[in-house]
Amino acid sequence: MIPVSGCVLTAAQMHDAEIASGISLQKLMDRAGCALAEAVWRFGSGRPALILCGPGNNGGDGYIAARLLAAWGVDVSIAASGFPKTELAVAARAAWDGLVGNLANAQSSPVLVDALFGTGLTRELPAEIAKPLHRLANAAEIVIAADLPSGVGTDDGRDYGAARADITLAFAAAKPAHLLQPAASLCGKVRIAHIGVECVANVSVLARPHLAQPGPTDHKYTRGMVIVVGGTMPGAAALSATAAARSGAGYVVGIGVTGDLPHAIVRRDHDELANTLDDPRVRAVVIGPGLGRSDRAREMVDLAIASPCPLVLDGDALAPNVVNDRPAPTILTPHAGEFTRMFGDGDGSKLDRTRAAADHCGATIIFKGADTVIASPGGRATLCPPASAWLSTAGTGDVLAGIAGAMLARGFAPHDAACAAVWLHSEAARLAGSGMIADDLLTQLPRCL
Ligand SMILES: NC(=O)C1=CN([C@@H]2O[C@H](COP(=O)(O)OP(=O)(O)OC[C@H]3O[C@@H](n4cnc5c(N)ncnc54)[C@H](OP(=O)(O)O)[C@@H]3O)[C@@H](O)[C@H]2O)[C@@H](O)CC1
Ligand SMILES: Nc1ncnc2c1ncn2[C@@H]1O[C@H](COP(=O)(O)OP(=O)(O)O)[C@@H](O)[C@H]1O
Ligand SMILES: [K+]
Repeated sequence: MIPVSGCVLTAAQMHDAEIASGISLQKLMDRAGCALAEAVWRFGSGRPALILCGPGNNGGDGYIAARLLAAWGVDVSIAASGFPKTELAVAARAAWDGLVGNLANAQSSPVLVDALFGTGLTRELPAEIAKPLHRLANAAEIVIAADLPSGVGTDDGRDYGAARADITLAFAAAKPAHLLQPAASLCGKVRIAHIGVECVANVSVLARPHLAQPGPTDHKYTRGMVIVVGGTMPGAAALSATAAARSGAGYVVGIGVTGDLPHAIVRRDHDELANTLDDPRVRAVVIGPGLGRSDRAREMVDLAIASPCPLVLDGDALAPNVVNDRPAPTILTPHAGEFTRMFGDGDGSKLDRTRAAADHCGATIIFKGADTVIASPGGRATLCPPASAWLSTAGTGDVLAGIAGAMLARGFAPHDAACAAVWLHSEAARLAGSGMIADDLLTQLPRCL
């Protein structure tokens, strides 16, 4: 059982991977059931457990876990929503020699195991299932979900009436619902149980980046020169510029960035932008935080886009069709409002929409929020485990843009730069703790390196 990591598979991809594994479904269910029993043993600490079993293989996992837990001496009972419908679940139920209660009138227990539905959920939970599920979950001390909390859309993270779990044990791989809201916040802590199925996908969970320390041959230019362009709200660009410096850039130039800045950041005027962009040592430009939307601001964005420099576009620089297959590395960092303004409402999940947008504009996109999605042209995407919700405060996005600039400047390819930036931002927020403000991220960033 490991923290959420690795590939992210849709329900259909998971099904294909199970088949491709060459391992019998019976064996896979035995492994899943065993992993579930171990989780209940570990997190339930031997307290009495009630296992809710649904009609499919998710229910099958529940019957197998119950049999093992009973053999290990746990006081375990089962309540089912009906008779199993799959061959494997029928066999798993037949191997359980205890009683099977009715979900509707099941008695609550300190440990509730939710094995009603997993990747096979196709629609809203009916009231006759949702009502007892919520009643029993509210009465339990701990809720452990098998694979997914029953009632979340596996691929889009929609809530179809799920009860919140404390622990979700995902089998074989994470699914989008473990990372996309609102489902992600219904999962509690997500753990992966590897059951021998090899999973390959171009969507993965954000991982800790490899950030090399400066070496003996490094100097300020090899570590990366970043330009941050300021505008009407000086604080925003100051946050970006300081974040770039604090996340390892060797040289940061603030163009038109006024206000409180570390002395290490070099200040230049707006009319020096064009000259500075011609400097071949420039490794990244960050433009948008606090820029404003004047004609002058638009001209500066156009200059930055036309330059050959790697670029982070944020805030006011984000507009529909602002970049189209720009040849140099480009990262866009929209929040939900900016994303919709740029790409429309679109169809599908946040993951689908971000991937479509990345293909459309030919740039890496960090679609921010409580379930940040990073996507690049060609389909590569990264889903980010929930970061501290204290990030929901003004200026934290400006900090992220600055970090992304520093990551491009250290030579990372755009997708890797975006991932490293989101990881550092999230880690800095974790260290900053409760009540943090954007400025606090700046002090924590060096610790995250
Ligand atoms: N990953 C792995 O390698 C392994 C995965 N395994 C496990 O298999 C699980 C997937 O199993 P699964 O495909 O049988 O689907 P599952 O979620 O049990 O439910 C399907 C049933 O629910 C029904 N139904 C659907 N929605 C409903 C609703 N709203 N309200 C009411 N009913 C609804 C649906 O009926 P239908 O839509 O056909 O009417 C069907 O009867 C997976 O999550 C994991 O736990 C392991 O066992 C082996 C290795
Ligand atoms: N509830 C939340 N949980 C986790 N992260 C969040 C949450 N709300 C916002 N964030 C993060 O905080 C940052 C906010 O960025 P943004 O909305 O651009 O703010 P600003 O423009 O004020 O800097 C983003 O990185 C976003 O992912
Ligand atoms: K479940």
